[in-house]
Amino acid sequence: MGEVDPAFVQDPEHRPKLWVNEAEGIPLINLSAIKSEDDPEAIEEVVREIGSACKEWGFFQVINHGVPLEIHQKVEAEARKFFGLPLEEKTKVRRDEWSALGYYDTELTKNVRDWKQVFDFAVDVPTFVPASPDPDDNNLMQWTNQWPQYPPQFREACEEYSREVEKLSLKIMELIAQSLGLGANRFSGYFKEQTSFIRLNHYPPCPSPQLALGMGRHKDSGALTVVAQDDVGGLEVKRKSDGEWIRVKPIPNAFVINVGDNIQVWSNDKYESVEHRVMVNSEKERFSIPFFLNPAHYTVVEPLQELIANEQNPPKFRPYNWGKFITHRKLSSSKKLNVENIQIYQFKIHE
Ligand SMILES: O=C(O)CCC(=O)C(=O)O
Ligand SMILES: [Fe+2]
Repeated sequence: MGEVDPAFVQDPEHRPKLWVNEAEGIPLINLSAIKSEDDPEAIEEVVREIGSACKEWGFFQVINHGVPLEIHQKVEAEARKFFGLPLEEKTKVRRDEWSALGYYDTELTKNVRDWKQVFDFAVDVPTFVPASPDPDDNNLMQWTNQWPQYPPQFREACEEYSREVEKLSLKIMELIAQSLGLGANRFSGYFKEQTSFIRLNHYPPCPSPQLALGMGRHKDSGALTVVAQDDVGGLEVKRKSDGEWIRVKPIPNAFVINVGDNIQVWSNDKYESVEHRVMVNSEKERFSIPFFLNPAHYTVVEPLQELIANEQNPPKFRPYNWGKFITHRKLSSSKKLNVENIQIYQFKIHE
């Protein structure tokens, strides 16, 4: 067994088990009913399934989702080419102090380095975010995409994929709204000037998969995440019922969907954002592509009025500003901090 740099080594209680049961139970939802829109009963059934998946798991997979397979295959092929380039080529589009997006291979999750390389790009151009996490600083800055010259089709494949998955993610938000008893478009306004971004993840083979993780345990901080994973496997979810780490089985042409922190707050804890992590292995590289659906930077995230209107369900969170939250997070994923990074429980109202 090889060795890895101590920066990648997880504390013993967070190291993965190399042999785990593959999940039986993470719901698999067939979305074919939403295409035709002429069968209200079938749509209602999908809404019910999504509601119970969000409540019981915070995770589910979808098939017959309407994203053309070729578009997904093309972006994956371009990602493989990009990560296969020499480091000096990739670092031409490296994320740095001025640009939060691009290529990056030194990300930290909870202060431990992840065994991965990423390429991030914003879905909307321009995307505005606060210039700093300081609540008194009203300056904004723009996230700019840094496109590499090679491979030549990379940008086009990324942009095409982004448009398709954006549609799917907004559709799923509609179904989630309905599952909460709200109008389908209840959340739509938050995403008009979205801060959504897409990440291409490359997890190279790792000599010590029992010590390191491709990505350490975390919750996604935005609204919703739509992940395409290849057939290697490694994504693990902390099961709500017993806290066990459960593997998310790769299913061809399916997307893995998970609830982010924003939905947890909007739904006043009805749908929780669940911890997950990524295992690596010593033989195979793995690719995944999460789409992080995030609201506009000025969104004040708080429990929805309609859901807290009665005395049995008082608000469980204080309002917070999304843009400040995300700029705070971005800083902590590149620097080692002595304090824990920002989390939604810091806005929790204790009864
Ligand atoms: O690689 C994966 O399957 C998921 C990655 C992930 O959880 C993330 O990037 O937030
Ligand atoms: Fe994640």
